[in-house]
Amino acid sequence: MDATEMQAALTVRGLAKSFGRKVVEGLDLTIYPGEFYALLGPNGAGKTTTLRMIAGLMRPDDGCISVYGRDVLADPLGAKAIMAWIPDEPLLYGRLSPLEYLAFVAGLWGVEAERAQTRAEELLDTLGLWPHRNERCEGFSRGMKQKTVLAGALIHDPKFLLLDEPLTGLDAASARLVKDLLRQHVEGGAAIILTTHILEVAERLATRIGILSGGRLLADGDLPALRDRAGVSGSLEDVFLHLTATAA
Ligand SMILES: Nc1ncnc2c1ncn2[C@@H]1O[C@H](COP(=O)(O)OP(=O)(O)OP(=O)(O)O)[C@@H](O)[C@H]1O
Repeated sequence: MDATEMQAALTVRGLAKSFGRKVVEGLDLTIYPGEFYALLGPNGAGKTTTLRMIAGLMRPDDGCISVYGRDVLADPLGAKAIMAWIPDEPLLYGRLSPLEYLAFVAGLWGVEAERAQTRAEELLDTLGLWPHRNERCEGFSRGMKQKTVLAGALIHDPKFLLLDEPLTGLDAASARLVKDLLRQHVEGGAAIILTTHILEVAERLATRIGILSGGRLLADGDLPALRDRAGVSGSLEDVFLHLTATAA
């Protein structure tokens, strides 16, 4: 089955949002299961606003969004049940330990207790948090908190994951663990959309890249397609800077 016959993980059509001025405009986006999509753009391009609308946390002015065929606006609970969202400044319950936090989150998602326990142990081990499993999160470093939140987002094996700047503030070893975990999740058939300013992350991890500027998608494709679109050879950084400077 080729990608066009497969049910899309995400379909966005004509998405628009204004805060006095247009922040997202006429955005169309389709992401398929097994795709790792990096949404790039300069500061203020509209990336977080786009992700928040897809996650059902902000109402668009116009357009439609569906996740595996579930309409985010008409059936927000149905859509939210199969996705997970990690904001750029995630909140944790500081008085809980990672094991308690994961049990709590798994309960919210209705994951069966034994399955949740096994999955929590796997995730904490993979992310290097196992030695800290019974410590309160309030004493954790920013990176440890981020990894705990990521484990929480993966506890119910969401088919669609939205991540806003997931690698900011992680040291090299932690970033590697997180990248490997995300890659495995995609290889298992899920879809991921992430925003990042670390272009090397997009270049190495993403199967497809979108470049947003002024709320509009300037280009969308793999790196060779983006190079063609920009008429520039070289790194993703060269292509990104060329496209965004031209748009500005
Ligand atoms: N709730 C809000 N009220 C008013 N303006 C907002 C609101 N949320 C976002 N904006 C504005 O919308 C524009 C896009 O913001 P957004 O956070 O989506 O950009 P971004 O691409 O994620 O930027 P960055 O890379 O800096 O995180 C900005 O000009 C921002 O000030």
